[in-house]
Amino acid sequence: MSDHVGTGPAVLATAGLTWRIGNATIVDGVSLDLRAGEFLGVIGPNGAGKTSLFNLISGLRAATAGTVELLGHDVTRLAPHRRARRGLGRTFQASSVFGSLSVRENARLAAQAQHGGSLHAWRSTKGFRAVAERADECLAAVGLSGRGEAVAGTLAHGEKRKLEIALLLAGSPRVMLLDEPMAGVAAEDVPDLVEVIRGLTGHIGGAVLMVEHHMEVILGLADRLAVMHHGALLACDTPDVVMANPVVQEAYLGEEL
Ligand SMILES: Nc1ncnc2c1ncn2[C@@H]1O[C@H](COP(=O)(O)OP(=O)(O)OP(=O)(O)O)[C@@H](O)[C@H]1O
Repeated sequence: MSDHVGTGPAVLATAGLTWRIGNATIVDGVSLDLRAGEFLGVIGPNGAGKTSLFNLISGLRAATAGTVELLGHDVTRLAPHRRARRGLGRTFQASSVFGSLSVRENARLAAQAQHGGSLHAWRSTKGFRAVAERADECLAAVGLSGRGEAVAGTLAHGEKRKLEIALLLAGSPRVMLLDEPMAGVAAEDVPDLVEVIRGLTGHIGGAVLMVEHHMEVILGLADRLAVMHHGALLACDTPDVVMANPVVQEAYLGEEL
């Protein structure tokens, strides 16, 4: 865990977060607390409730019980777009990139959306320049500065993921939720993407939560690991402590670990 982690107020806190459908409890009383600079890996077997937890945090699903606090404000009843405006950024497994537009055009649209979402920003030279600069900054943050002219639909998975992250950065999030960013990415492109993701907590001055099945990747990135099992939080601690926990091993990690 890096030195600055664990100090300051929570940027994201969930308390007793629960989602029930009929008789099934999909997310079961999850309480988490994240500070600026912290990277939380969320792991657990298929169907453990990881994506559902992200849905509750981002507001895509309404919690049956419990609360979500973002930067000290209770956002439990807010719609997803209002949480986004308050600093929550989330990538989806389905890409949000416009495939027929260039990388730079995609970034400019995302930056423009932060200027009220209309074409207003483009009408003044100053507004246009601010949008263009913001777009370039976001592309630089993910190492895509040299790829601005590329048609987004032609990017390899690894670059597409970087672009998705750049588009999120345009919204100046303080908390980012990444759902399986390595899915579909070619093995040789994984290290590069990992380095981009590693830089995110510092870049946003906030916290990153990442669901990932690729254990080597998550162990290399996470300050803490949250292990979900049957919707509940089985453990949440440093990777070393979690990996040594016999309850976790029995429930999820298997004997080979
Ligand atoms: N809308 C829904 N209605 C009913 N059951 C649902 C719904 N959404 C998810 N579930 C169930 O909730 C459980 C948790 O699903 P979720 O997708 O959150 O798990 P996960 O840990 O993200 O799994 P994976 O690793 O496979 O992505 C699963 O059993 C799933 O079938």
